[in-house]
Amino acid sequence: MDIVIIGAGALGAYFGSRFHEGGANVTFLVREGRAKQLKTKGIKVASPKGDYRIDNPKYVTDVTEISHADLVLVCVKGYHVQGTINDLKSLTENGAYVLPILNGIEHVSMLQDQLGKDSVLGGLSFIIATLNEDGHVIHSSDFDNLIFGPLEPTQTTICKELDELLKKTNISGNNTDAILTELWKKYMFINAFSGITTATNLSIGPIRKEAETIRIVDMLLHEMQTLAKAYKVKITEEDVEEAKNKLRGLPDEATSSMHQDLRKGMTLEVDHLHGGAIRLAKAVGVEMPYTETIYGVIKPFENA
Ligand SMILES: NC(=O)C1=CN([C@@H]2O[C@H](COP(=O)(O)OP(=O)(O)OC[C@H]3O[C@@H](n4cnc5c(N)ncnc54)[C@H](OP(=O)(O)O)[C@@H]3O)[C@@H](O)[C@H]2O)C=CC1
Ligand SMILES: CC(C)(CO)C(=O)C(=O)O
Repeated sequence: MDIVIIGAGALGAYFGSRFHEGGANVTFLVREGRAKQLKTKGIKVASPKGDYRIDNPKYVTDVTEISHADLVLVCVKGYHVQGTINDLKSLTENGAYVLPILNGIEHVSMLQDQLGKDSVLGGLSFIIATLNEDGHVIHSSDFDNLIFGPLEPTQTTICKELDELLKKTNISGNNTDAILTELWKKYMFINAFSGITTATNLSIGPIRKEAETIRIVDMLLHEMQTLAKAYKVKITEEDVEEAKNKLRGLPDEATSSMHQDLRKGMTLEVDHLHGGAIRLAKAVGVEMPYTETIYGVIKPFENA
C-alpha cells in the first residue's frame, strides 16, 4: 500500500515508521524545517514495542512529487488541519483516501465538507509519544492502538485492506464499523485527561490522589457523554467507567500530549478540543460548565 503521512511529528513519525517496518511504501509529506531534520537525522523510534530506524526516510515538501497514494494519514495538530487542505485535495483528486488520526471531532466534518464525504475515513489513536530534540520518536506507553473504520459504505474495501496491512505491522488496532462512537469515546476521554492534566500542570498520579480533582474529571466525562447524545451518538455509563478505568490504569507519570506541549512551551490544542466541544454544545443548547471552566483556565497558556 502507498501511504502518505502528513505531519511527521510524534504520531506521524511513529505510525509511518511502523507501516514502513510492515512493508508499506511510506512517504512523509512535511514542511521545510522537518525536511532538514529528516535529511540529517533520519527517523528513530525508541519504543517498548521494539526500536526501529529509517536512515533515509522518503519525504517530500511538495505534494506534486507524490505520484500515487492509496491512503493519507493526517497526523497534524487540530490547529494545522486547515493548512493541509490543498495537499489533501491534490491527493484525494488522484484517488487517495484520507485517514485523520488526530484528537477531536470538528476536523472530521471540516475535512468531509472540503474533500467530499467519500474520501474521509474515521480514525483515532491511543499512544503516548513525543519527539526529542533530534526529531526522534520517544514512545513511552506500552500501547499504540490505531482504530479506524468507514464513515461511508463506499469505504469498506480500503478499511479491510488497511486492516490486512495492520496485521503485518507491529501496530495494535483494528477496523470497526462503529468508528463514530469510538471517535466520540476518545473525544470524551481526551477532553477530560488533557483538560485536567494541563489545567493542573500535573501528571495523572497526583491528580488521582485528590477526590475533589477526580470529581472534576468525572464531570468532564459526563458533559462529553451528554454532548455526544445530543449528536445522536450513544456513550453508555459502561463507556464512561471504561474511560475512568483507563485513567486508573495509567502509570503515575503518564500525561496527555497537550500537557506535554504545555511543558515544552508549544501551542496548545485547547481550542480544537475543549473549544470545539463548547461550540458544538452551543449549537444544540447543551450546558458544559466544567468544560468551559477548564477551557478558561487553559486558554491563557494556548500560545505561551
Ligand atoms: N503525541 C501523542 O502521544 C498523541 C497525539 N495525539 C494527537 O495527534 C495529533 C498530532 O500530535 P503530535 O504528533 O503529538 O504532534 P506533533 O506536534 O509532534 O506533530 C505534528 C506535526 O505536524 C506537522 N505539520 C503541521 N502542519 C503541517 C503541514 N501543513 N504539512 C506537513 N506537516 C505539517 C508539524 O510540522 P512542523 O515540524 O513543520 O511544525 C509537526 O511535525 C494531535 O491532535 C494530538 O492530540 C493523539 C494521541 C497521542
Ligand atoms: C491520552 C492519549 C495519550 C492517548 O493516546 C492522547 O491521545 C493524548 O494525550 O493526546
